[in-house]
Amino acid sequence: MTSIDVHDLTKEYGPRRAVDRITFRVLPGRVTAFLGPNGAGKSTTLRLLLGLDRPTSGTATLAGRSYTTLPDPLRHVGSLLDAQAAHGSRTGRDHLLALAASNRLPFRRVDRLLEETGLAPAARRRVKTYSLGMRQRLGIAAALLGDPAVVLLDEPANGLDPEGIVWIRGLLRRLAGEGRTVLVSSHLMNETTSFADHLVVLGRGRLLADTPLRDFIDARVHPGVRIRTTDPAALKNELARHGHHALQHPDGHWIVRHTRVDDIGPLVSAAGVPLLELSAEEGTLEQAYLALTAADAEFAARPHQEA
Ligand SMILES: Nc1ncnc2c1ncn2[C@@H]1O[C@H](COP(=O)(O)OP(=O)(O)OP(=O)(O)O)[C@@H](O)[C@H]1O
Repeated sequence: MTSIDVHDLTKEYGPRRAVDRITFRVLPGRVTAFLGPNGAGKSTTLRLLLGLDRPTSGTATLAGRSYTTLPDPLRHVGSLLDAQAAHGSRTGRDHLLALAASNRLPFRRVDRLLEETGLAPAARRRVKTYSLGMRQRLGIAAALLGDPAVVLLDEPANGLDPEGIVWIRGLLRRLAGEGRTVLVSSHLMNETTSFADHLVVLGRGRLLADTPLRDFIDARVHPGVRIRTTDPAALKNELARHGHHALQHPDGHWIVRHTRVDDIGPLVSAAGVPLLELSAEEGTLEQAYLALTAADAEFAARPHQEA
């Protein structure tokens, strides 16, 4: 089984502990999002996994082996860490051809990946003329060149246009559907909700969560019911009679926490409260993530203080 295993992993840079005794496993067949505030240790962990840096202690293995001991590593592990890494004076196609040649991969994969990443029309242009989004697509093409079972991508949606964002979402889902092990770091919470099955969250180098996406949200944000009415007094009275408390949102709607539409709907309609809207308010990943990481953010913005 091609899992990613991180065990008791620590990386120190001088006195700074970038990664602090973390242990987690990334399983095949699902997309695992790798989250955490700036400086949490995500890129360091990915670099340790890819043998680009040495751990101070602990292990980071892919399919039970360290990256540097894999024969033909691109056939096993595809990664995108830095979209700027490609040689600017080469064409996109030549960049991929050079990678294919040095890793003994079939050249036919190059044109296939250029098509798949939408780069075929720009394949013969020099990389230095590429936009950030195009470089990102080239980096993803390079990551998938060896048809790897394990895919590690650091912020793959960075610089992509709206069509590109939809594309990467579908790509990640497909890679997981094919049984690959997919680990993707991201700062875009809405996006992450659309592709991730599972989350691994770091904060200041420590493991804060390793859990299915849905469980992560449900454990931190209580769902509720959102209501708009033309008669707030009648709404509040009726809810209070049944032990519910409605809170008014600044934009005028009301929120009743810890309950469901199926419970509130019959109450308010039986009482004849005029309704403009009655809908479920699910917790979002962003709310849950901010609740977890607020205390851990190394660079959290301080609230503005009036002089
Ligand atoms: N080569 C290095 N030398 C010294 N310190 C480093 C080095 N690389 C990373 N660090 C430090 O290690 C910590 C973790 O950094 P890392 O880049 O892994 O975080 P990250 O979670 O990827 O952040 P971001 O979301 O901003 O990319 C930070 O405090 C960073 O300054």
